[in-house]
Amino acid sequence: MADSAQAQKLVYLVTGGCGFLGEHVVRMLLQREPRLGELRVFDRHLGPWLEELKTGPVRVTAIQGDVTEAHEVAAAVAGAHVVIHTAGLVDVFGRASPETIHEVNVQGTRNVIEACVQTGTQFLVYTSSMEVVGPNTKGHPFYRGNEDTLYEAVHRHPYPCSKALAERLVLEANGREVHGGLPLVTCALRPTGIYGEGHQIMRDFYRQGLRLGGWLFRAIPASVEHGRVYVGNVAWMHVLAARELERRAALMGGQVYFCYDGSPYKSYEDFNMEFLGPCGLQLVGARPLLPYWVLVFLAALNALLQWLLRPLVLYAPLLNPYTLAMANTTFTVSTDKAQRHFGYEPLFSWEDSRTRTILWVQAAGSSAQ
Ligand SMILES: NC(=O)c1ccc[n+]([C@@H]2O[C@H](COP(=O)([O-])OP(=O)(O)OC[C@H]3O[C@@H](n4cnc5c(N)ncnc54)[C@H](O)[C@@H]3O)[C@@H](O)[C@H]2O)c1
Ligand SMILES: CC(C)CCC[C@@H](C)[C@H]1CC[C@H]2[C@@H]3[C@H](O)C=C4C[C@@H](O)CC[C@]4(C)[C@H]3CC[C@]12C
Repeated sequence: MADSAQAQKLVYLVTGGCGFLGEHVVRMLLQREPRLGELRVFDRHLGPWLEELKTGPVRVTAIQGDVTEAHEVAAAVAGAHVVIHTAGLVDVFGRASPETIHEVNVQGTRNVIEACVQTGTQFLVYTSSMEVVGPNTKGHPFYRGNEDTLYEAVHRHPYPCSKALAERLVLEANGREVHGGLPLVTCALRPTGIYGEGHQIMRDFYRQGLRLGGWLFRAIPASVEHGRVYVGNVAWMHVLAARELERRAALMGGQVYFCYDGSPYKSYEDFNMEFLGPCGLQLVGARPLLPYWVLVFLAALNALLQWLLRPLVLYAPLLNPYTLAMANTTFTVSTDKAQRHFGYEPLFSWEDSRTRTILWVQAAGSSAQ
């Protein structure tokens, strides 16, 4: 990726390229990265939609593989100029064991870093998460904070623990010498709650509302702000960060960036209603219908049932003590660090993001997508 070789075509690898965010990153690279020569899409489960991309001008290589298998990762990374590592096990519902979450998110990330070092790949963008910071176990609010805001990050849940460890590995790897003698340049992007086309939890809330005759019932006070960011803007931020890592290595290397855009600050439920409302659902209650202690009790009951039933069946409802704490703790970001460091501006306005999401919810809610 030398300056003298501006016209050089680059090989990109996207791990987790068939996931919710990964698919948007893949499509964004194809649309917006002029130097793209080959795009490798690495995932445990390859999506059928990849086939249609193979007919375009850029070579698209689908690689079925597992990030926990070091040799599979090394084979995929070999010869790539840039790696966008977005593969991860996103589980805050107790579907997977803590060991599996650690294996995929931490060991998987270690394998990606080691593959870069061994094969001489110099640029690595990691998809981290807001949860690396919080909300913490004490329920402290993080109100429109930025990357430098002091906050007591205390993790107990396996998912945020794994993301925090993996992010640290990525940042500490910045500057390591890769095969060929050049330094590895890394950065981590921290999305808040991502929404948009492909967001399965949004679709599940929509279907639940339809089952309840068009009603959803407020559980969380409207005053609790929950950070959200549109998937197209998160994808764009990844593409830009990957592109600029070489030119601005000294500034960006080893840095973290929250993902942000013009999405409004609202509670988790009020934000969802921005899309579910136009799809015909109504949120009942200006205040939570149940006292908070009842929710705490129900969440604890769900956790107990999950534990008791585990030998027989997987019981993993949306409500548990961790998800309740997440939804009930203010956590929003306000920053311009990505703009200052690598010229990021959201590609999609709030109006665009909203319209695109509504259209997707309408289509997905009524089909078996
Ligand atoms: N969804 C959000 O709100 C959100 C917010 C912040 C950060 N993130 C992070 O963004 C990334 C993508 O999340 P997402 O919401 O698109 O999740 P997702 O589950 O839709 O996508 C993850 C992808 O990784 C793949 N994957 C999982 N385990 C793998 C393995 N062992 N080997 C290879 N591929 C594997 C999955 O098959 C899937 O395609 C994750 O790293 C997640 O931690 C997501
Ligand atoms: C009405 C509530 C009690 C219902 C519970 C909502 C719960 C399922 C929601 C609330 C907050 C959501 C998380 C949040 O948007 C941010 C992330 C970060 C990311 O790294 C993974 C996804 C996750 C955890 C969202 C999952 C769903 C949550 C917990």
